[in-house]
Amino acid sequence: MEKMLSSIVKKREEILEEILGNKESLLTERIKRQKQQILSGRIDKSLFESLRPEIVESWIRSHYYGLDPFKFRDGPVLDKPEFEEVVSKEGSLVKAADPYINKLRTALSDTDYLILLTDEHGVSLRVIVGNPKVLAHVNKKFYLAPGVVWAEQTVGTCSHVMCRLLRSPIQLCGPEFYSEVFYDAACSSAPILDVYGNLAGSLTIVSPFSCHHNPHSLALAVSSVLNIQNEMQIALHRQLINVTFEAIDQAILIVNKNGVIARANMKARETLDCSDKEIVGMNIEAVLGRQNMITSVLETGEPVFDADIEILKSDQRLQLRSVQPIKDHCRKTLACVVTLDKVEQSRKIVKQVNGLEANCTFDNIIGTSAKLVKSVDMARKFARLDANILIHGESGTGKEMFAQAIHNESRPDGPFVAINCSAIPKALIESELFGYEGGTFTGADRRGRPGKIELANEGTLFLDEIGDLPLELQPVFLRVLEEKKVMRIGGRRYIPVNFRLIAATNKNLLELIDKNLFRRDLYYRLATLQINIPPLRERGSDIIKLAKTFIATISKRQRIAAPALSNAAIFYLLRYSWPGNVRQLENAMLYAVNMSREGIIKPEDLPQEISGMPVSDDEVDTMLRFKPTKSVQNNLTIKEMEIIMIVQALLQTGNNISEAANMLGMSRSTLYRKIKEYALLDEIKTKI
Ligand SMILES: Nc1ncnc2c1ncn2[C@@H]1O[C@H](COP(=O)(O)OP(=O)(O)OP(=O)(O)O)[C@@H](O)[C@H]1O
Repeated sequence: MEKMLSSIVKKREEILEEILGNKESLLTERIKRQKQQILSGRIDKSLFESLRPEIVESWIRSHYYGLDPFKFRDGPVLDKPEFEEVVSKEGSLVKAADPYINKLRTALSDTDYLILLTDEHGVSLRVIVGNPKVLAHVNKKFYLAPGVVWAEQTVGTCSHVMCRLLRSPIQLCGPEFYSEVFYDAACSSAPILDVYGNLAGSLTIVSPFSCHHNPHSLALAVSSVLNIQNEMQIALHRQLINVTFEAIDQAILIVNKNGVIARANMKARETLDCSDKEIVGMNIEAVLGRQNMITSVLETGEPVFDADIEILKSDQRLQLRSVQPIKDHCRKTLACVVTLDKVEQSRKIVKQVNGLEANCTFDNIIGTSAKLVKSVDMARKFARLDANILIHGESGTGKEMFAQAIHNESRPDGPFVAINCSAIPKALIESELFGYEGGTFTGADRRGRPGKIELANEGTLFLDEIGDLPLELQPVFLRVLEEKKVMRIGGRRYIPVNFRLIAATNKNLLELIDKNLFRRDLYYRLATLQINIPPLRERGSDIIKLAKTFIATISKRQRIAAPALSNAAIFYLLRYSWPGNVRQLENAMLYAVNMSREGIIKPEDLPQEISGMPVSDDEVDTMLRFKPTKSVQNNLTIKEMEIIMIVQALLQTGNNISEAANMLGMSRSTLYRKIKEYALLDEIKTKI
């Protein structure tokens, strides 16, 4: 606006110099005459030299509106209710403008100025004079009062109309107005724009043309408008802050430096179950008890985030999450902003922030082999009990999957926090598990951090490879399990915790106990309920089911059609011993999907360790015998699968019926029956 103003002022200065120079009256007369000529249609471009084209255009429009420059007709006037409605609609403009108009009134009280505030449609909202005689003088010629509507259509060219049309400040003098009644006036107007750049109204300073024609009144109008606009912006921001403060889904208290609650948002009132009147003005200690953290932030001005302090209030548990200082421009702390959560809500946030969510349920565990089904049934039963669970299983057998499924069955709303004792350097396990207070370690987060045990509150702590828990930490951890409370490293108070522990191991803990590498007392605490997850090689046909599921998911992820498993590839998958279990099978299928051609996974598409194992003559016979039927080209029928698996189990166990039946998850008599039914006796050259 200042930029615009400088060019306008410059232009005005040139014109005014000419108008008010020696030939002032001559020029005034000339402009009047030119206006007459323009309006009567005798337009000669050369006459325009001292006229601004936008003014000439407005004269012409005024003329077309049927207005007579010599017969002024008062603008329409709103009745009282209409006017009151406009004033209330323009509340923010009037509220922002009033203090500045009043300042102007005082500053200009000894002069003959008139100040006019209009809305965006030209409705006069305020008509202010320093000297009452001015208004009396004005009203002899035309009616000007709050509620009068002045637009180009009703009063013709005048400055506040022009500034609204041009959306820029403008000054008009004497004959530049359309109507003759204004010839003895000079008006400076500036448009008022809202925060979004919309026209909100205008401010005009009217002065007698003869004595106050200088450009300063335009500068005054512009600077007042800038102040009004700032005021409107501040009011809007204040409103935005208020609305956001109230709408925010976290309890917020503003506490002044004396510890008195200055504000509480809706969520805080709801959480603390009190009205605004009941809480505002209270001392924070009376509401939350003594909270050193709040006192210290008010004293030091140092913010505290992720405070995680639990407060027992009536019968509910609150969590003090952060305390942040509000400082003045000299960095003096004036107040602080306290954020609180109810404990379940903070748990939700913990889950979101740390990604502590368990996605697996029992439905995601694939497999129907007897051994796996037994483990799943047991896990389902244990999920209903609240005791610790110990899961045994080789690497990659699905121990974490089981833990997640148990969690989702028993504590679905709580966090699932997993920590692998063998994956974290020994020196860090303690702080990972127990957390630490601010200032404990140099270089660490100076605000302190909660440990995994704390984060698992109301949920499940999954401690994988528990056999690798450092011996010196085992008694501390045992105490946490017994007393259900934890103290952070460097801390001085216990934090109550309520979590279910699921520990997992692929080691034989009893052997570790014998070697003094694991504490017996901890073992008995952990091993209340135990689940064994069978290795993949003992799950028979589950291998193929899992392989097919992985092929489907991998292909979907890669947006390709899922290739089928050839019978020969199935044979190789079944005869492999899978030391890496399900995880290894998953990786093998990723490899195979990418190696396969023409939609079929052949043995050569499998990783070398699987397809490269030598095949005995017996096995070759078996493979050849079970050529697929046309209809099931690359997919085995259940019967064919079963035959392969029986042959496979018998080969693997050296034709030991009991072991093979066990491996297949069927009774000896069923296996005998099936061997007969499928006429397998010759094929496997059995000695039974
Ligand atoms: N029965 C199953 N059905 C479907 N997917 C499974 C099954 N068992 C394991 N998986 C998958 O195999 C992979 C390994 O499982 P998981 O991480 O649970 O095993 P783990 O025994 O905890 O491994 P580790 O001993 O290395 O910690 C995961 O991708 C998991 O989804």
